[in-house]
Amino acid sequence: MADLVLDGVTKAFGSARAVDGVSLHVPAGTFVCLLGPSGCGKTTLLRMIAGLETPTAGAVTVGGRDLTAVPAHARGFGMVFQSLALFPHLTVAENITYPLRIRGVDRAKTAARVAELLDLVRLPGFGDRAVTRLSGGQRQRVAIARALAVDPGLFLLDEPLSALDAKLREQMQVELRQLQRRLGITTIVVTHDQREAMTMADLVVVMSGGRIRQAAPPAEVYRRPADAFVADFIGSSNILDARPAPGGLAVAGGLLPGLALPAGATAAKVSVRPEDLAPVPPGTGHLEGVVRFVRDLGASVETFVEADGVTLVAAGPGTAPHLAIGAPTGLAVTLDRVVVLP
Ligand SMILES: Nc1ncnc2c1ncn2[C@@H]1O[C@H](COP(=O)(O)OP(=O)(O)OP(=O)(O)O)[C@@H](O)[C@H]1O
Repeated sequence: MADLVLDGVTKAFGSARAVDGVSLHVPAGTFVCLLGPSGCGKTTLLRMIAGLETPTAGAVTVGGRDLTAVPAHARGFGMVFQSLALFPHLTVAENITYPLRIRGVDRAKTAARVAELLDLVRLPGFGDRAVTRLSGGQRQRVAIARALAVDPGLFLLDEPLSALDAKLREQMQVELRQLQRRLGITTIVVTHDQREAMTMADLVVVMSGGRIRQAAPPAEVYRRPADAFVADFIGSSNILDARPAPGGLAVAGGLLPGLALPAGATAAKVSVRPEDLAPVPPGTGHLEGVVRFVRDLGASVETFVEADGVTLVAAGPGTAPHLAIGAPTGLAVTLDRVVVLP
């Protein structure tokens, strides 16, 4: 297996650039999630990796071999689409063996491979079932088995789980990740769901406007977002205007002591995660405000605090007794988790 390298990959449709100069190095065996809002270019980028779309500029290289001009069917990649594209008139086994049959693999080998693939996706004994008689999750697994049938060099999936209900979807995220770990296959999944990306990926690639905003492991995009877009898109965040003040940075509600702007900057924004803000008695925290709303979500309690006209969200387990609506409150900030955004 080999590294995937994207070098300045661009796709223009007329004058609009769906993908704009994307460069990325994906080490072999990595699970990548392309993440971003609708229209950011993720599907177009995946299709260029697959060979279903020709780049306007740039190159797609796998293992040092430039595949930019190689058609999709000759790349040897496995693909799963949102629609799954299973053949409804065929059985599970016939669907899975389809790519093997068009490659001329003989029947005995094919039968052995089907059994292996059905075990892999946890559908043993389902070979003779009509695909129309499967649940959504089972159909998903058949599409995955079919894509893996040819031992693909890359495993590419476009919103593969979006048709599933929330619970099944979370279960399939874990399954897909475990399957990928076992096979060690380089995998690229398009999703617009940040939780899904955080669950599965080694490398989260956050895109907007056809460009990569940040490509990093999940914990890093969460803890050290590259910019306000990423901070806001991954999880939720309080993005505050900050200016230098004696001893730290002045923000709505008070002072963040010990923090400073990047060299040369006169103002910046800071990102503070809700879980890094804790309501404390007035006068005992870093910031001061007034409680506007409290919601108990079961696993956590969110407190909306207005400070200097800005609403800050604090989240944590339990609720403090002083948190009546309209009451003044302090907010303690976990300072070493605050990110000063460029
Ligand atoms: N064949 C095409 N012709 C013209 N414009 C296109 C074509 N395919 C995509 N686009 C445009 O390119 C941009 C990126 O589309 P793309 O489908 O890659 O986004 P996406 O991030 O996958 O969005 P979504 O999550 O909604 O699928 C969009 O503005 C889209 O309208």
